[in-house]
Amino acid sequence: MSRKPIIAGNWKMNKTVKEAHEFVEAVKDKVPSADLVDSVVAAPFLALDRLVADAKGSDLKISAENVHFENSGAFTGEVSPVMLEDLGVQYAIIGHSERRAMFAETDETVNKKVLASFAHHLIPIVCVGETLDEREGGKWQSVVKNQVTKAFAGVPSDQAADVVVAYEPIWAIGTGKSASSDDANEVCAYIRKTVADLYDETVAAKVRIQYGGSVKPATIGDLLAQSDIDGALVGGASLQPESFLALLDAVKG
Ligand SMILES: O=C(CO)COP(=O)(O)O
Repeated sequence: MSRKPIIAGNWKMNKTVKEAHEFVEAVKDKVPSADLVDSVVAAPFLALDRLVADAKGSDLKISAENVHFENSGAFTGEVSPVMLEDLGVQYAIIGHSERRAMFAETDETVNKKVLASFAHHLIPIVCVGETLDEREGGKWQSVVKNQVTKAFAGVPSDQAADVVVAYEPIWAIGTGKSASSDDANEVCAYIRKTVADLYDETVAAKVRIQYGGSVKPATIGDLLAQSDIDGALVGGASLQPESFLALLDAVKG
């Protein structure tokens, strides 16, 4: 089964609304056809309204970098899935390792956010990945399996097939130290097997799995050539229009 690649830029806490707008204006008519690849930028909440309007009619899709699991209420500083759906946002990154490490995100809140996203027509991009200690201690399988299993809890199989999983080994994020294509593929294949065990081979064959961690235009080709890597979640190299477009060019081959 062939899966459509998905390349997503994760801008993290970068760009003013003006800078974000200028980026989208610069790339929106240059991204490849959405028949070929899903091209996504995940931007800070403040820019989302503007970017959805900017990208309208183009093949570029807009993602949030986080979402709360409740629809409304006394959650100071949070943004709900209802609000994102209302803007026309299409994706939400959930459980990024920076949120797990710095903002008390847990496997339980990740799961709630996945369920809440589907309830509001947002496609979740669920981040998983091990620390350097866990990798060196030979624990990556159990860590990743646990994160995936908990993230998918209660997700029906038709929705499970639409989940995007991003494998981001924590030691490779922003460090310039990318996992080798073979190592990344081994983990992505293991994630797919975990999904097959939770559901079945059909769902597992549909789930798209990205690699993230120091992906650059020069390295993305080797990653995408692997059997179980269906795209990339990219931080630093997604911040400049030329570099973002060069990442997408790799899909065209
Ligand atoms: O965390 C990442 C994407 O979500 C990866 O960031 P870098 O590409 O900057 O290593």
